[in-house]
Amino acid sequence: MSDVLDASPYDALLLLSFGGPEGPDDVVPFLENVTRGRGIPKERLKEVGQHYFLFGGVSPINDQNRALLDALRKDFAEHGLDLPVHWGNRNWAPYLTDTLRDMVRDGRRRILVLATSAYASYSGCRQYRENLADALATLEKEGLELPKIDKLRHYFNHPGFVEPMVDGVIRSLADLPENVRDGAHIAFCTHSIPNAAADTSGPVEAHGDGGAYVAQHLDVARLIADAVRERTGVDHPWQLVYQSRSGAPHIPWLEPDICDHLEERHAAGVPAVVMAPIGFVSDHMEVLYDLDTEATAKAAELGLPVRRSATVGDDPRFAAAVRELILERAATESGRQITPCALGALGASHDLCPVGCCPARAPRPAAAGADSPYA
Ligand SMILES: CC1=C(CCC(=O)O)c2cc3nc(cc4[nH]c(cc5[nH]c(cc1n2)c(C)c5CCC(=O)O)c(CCC(=O)O)c4C)C(CCC(=O)O)=C3C
Ligand SMILES: [Fe+2]
Repeated sequence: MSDVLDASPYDALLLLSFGGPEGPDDVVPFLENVTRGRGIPKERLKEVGQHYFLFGGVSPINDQNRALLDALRKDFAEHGLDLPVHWGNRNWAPYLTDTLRDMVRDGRRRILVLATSAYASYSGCRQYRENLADALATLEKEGLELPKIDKLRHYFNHPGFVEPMVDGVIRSLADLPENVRDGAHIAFCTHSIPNAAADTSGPVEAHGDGGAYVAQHLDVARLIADAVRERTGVDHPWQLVYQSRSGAPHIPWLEPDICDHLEERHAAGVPAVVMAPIGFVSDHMEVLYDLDTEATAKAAELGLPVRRSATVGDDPRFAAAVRELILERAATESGRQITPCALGALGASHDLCPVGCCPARAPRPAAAGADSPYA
């Protein structure tokens, strides 16, 4: 038996995620939820709807979050961490507002949030904080006593997030035919976002081209490439590339796109590619469609052998990392000195998003940050 772990002042963990449709009838209302007020062209929406219909109208993301909840509860129980774990989504049931209402009625007063997004960006950070503010505003109108909510720091460079992906890339390399394996190129993939959103991602003073979003992904890519070289003895060339672009064509988004990149690398004589989706926490639709379906078809057309490596999903090392992040934050909130755990060149991310971090196009209230209107 290990010692009993103490997460106080926190009395609950809230897993906050994107949500996804669970059947054909859910697809259109889900897409309406995702794109409300976001200016996505109608054509793009029709196309994305087809991606979901190709898989029976079911996104795997909800089951992946259920598996992560199980992994977290198992890890906490094994380590004597007595902290209830709840789950709410931005775009589909269980909706964040409903979960938060249940939590408050169950007496939760100090809630720590784990978002299923490891990096800084409007979509992956501030938008979730806006969702929390919206949910709190609804509960306030209902006359409920509001809990205090904090959000765990970005965990892109935590070993429990990076190491499972190193294993995944090594497995994918091993799965390639031997005659192309050592020459294989690694394409580290993440969600494209508008250049303007990337440039302003992260704290204001850290802004440079690509902002914290690109810098954090480059740090993870370098960590994985270095670990792969150490373990295989082969120095694989790599590049950070993008996928899942939406928005109007005249607005610049991060490039190159994975499909263009495969074409370009093939033309340059690269014999094989491993696509490593480091931007995502689980193998949800952006991975299943954009990489496993579309990019894999492009590679087949080129005659280029490709493999797609695993995301962390419910890896026990990731669950353990979440426990460590909770205990770190609990210590900090209790006024104890701790050294936060992080790999790479950037160091541990801030606990509290500073004012103006990852700004929205139109400013809205956001909870769990220095500019939160809530306590
Ligand atoms: C950075 C980022 C992440 C990674 C971080 C994180 O995980 O949070 C992410 C994840 C996800 N994105 C997802 C789905 C969608 N994203 C869309 C649209 C957009 N994503 C954006 C960014 C991101 N998205 C952006 C800038 C837009 C444009 C509209 C806007 O400015 O808001 C659209 C609309 C159609 C389209 O245009 O593609 C859909 C359906 C799903 C669920 C998958 C499933 O169902 O399995 C997940 C996990
Ligand atoms: Fe997205």
